[in-house]
Amino acid sequence: MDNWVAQKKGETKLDKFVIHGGHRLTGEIEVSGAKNAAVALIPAVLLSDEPCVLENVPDISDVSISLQIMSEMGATVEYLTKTTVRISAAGLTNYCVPYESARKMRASYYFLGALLGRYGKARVSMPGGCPLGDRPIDQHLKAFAALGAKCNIEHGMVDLVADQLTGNQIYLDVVSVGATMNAMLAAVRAKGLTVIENAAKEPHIVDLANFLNSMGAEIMGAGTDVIKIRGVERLHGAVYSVIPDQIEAGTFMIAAAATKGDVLVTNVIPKHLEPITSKMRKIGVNIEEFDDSVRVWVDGPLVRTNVKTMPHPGFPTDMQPQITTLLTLAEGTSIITEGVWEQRFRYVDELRRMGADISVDGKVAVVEGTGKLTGAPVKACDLRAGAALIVAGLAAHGVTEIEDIYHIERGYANLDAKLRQIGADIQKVSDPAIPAKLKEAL
Ligand SMILES: CC(=O)N[C@H]1[C@@H](OP(=O)(O)OP(=O)(O)OC[C@H]2O[C@@H](n3ccc(=O)[nH]c3=O)[C@H](O)[C@@H]2O)O[C@H](CO)[C@@H](O)[C@@H]1O
Ligand SMILES: C=C(OP(=O)(O)O)C(=O)O
Repeated sequence: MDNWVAQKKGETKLDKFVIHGGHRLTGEIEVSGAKNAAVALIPAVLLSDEPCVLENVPDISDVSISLQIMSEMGATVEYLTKTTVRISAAGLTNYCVPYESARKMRASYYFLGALLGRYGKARVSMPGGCPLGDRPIDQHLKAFAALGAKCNIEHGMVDLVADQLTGNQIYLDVVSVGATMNAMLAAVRAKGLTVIENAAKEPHIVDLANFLNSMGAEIMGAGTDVIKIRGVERLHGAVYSVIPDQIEAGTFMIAAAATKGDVLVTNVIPKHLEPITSKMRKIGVNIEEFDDSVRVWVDGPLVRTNVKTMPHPGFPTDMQPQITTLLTLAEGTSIITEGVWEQRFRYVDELRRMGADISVDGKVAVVEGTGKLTGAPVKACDLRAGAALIVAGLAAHGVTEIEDIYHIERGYANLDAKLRQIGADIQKVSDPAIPAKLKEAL
């Protein structure tokens, strides 16, 4: 068995969530910092040899892995509070991220752009991440090549080298979050002007640009599809707070609606939630927006709607499994079209075990709302699949046991404790079927 799986088995893979469903969620729940921003901001610190302090950093395994990679490269990492971390990349000794680290998460690809920007070279293993179908990195490599880097992939390692990075026009053939952010990381210290066209517009793109600008970079247009970057010679340290997690917030909103509850979701940027909010309102969910919180409640029937996932500002693919789950509880037939990933309906088999009536044909799912789910033993096959099963378990009659929760812990901080605060009956338990000795051996 490979080390990573063994390590995860020792830590969490054998743990599961046990949910006694059917409790109406009420009260306040706080959202943590955004995974998809934090995992880019951490490698971005490499671009300066002065320390940076990141606040509102979520306590999730993707962040621990990113910080572990930073330490392995010679950076010093120190937690000042539970969510504030000081990172200094002054004493960097290494420009290589090996297979064992990179394969644990998708966002390890950001070390390519950051190391290339810092050293003019990088050696990083091909990334891991959620199994959602084909996940190529050709657009990342196209961007690095446009800036003057030579790229070679051998034995699963991506090698980049450039004598001098020089600004250039980069047209992305597909709208890619990762390629947009990687192009920004590599271009901030390149000579001259870089223009990224057909750029992604997600809130985490803007967050990375804001962080880099606070370090002295000159990035304009983040959040639109044309980003301009004027290269600077050096970046300095900064203190910066990660934006709230739009997907964690959306998951809590769906959980509130699925249990016909009344929940105030705090520490959010309501503007970032608009694609989710507007779809949920169509389903019959009441949502009131405040400056940095949203109240979500249901006082009538949930009704069918169609959903198509798209890059921002479209409906986010990372919310697709959760909203599909909500629609199993609504009246009528809904059609869900996945517009980003080839295979993001693998969780449907597990929902069917809970009584959902969903048929899938390629990238389209047809949901017949049955209005009811029943608890069952199920397995999380990826992060948001796991989130969907949590929502289903909270709404279902009876007991749901969710295995493989290490996927969920990649992206949700203290999920069980947070949900208990709003009345959920959810416990994280070690699987008693696995004797302790065997667990140690794994
Ligand atoms: C760590 C992180 O931020 N992960 C998010 C990021 O993933 P990630 O950055 O991997 O997703 P991308 O936006 O790059 O992918 C979007 C689409 O572009 C394609 N593509 C991408 C890159 C490339 O070089 N070539 C190519 O063809 C992909 O196969 C996919 O169909 O954005 C996704 C889309 O919002 C989210 O689901 C992930 O949660
Ligand atoms: C797909 C996701 O993550 P990653 O790209 O890190 O695998 C996600 O956050 O839903």
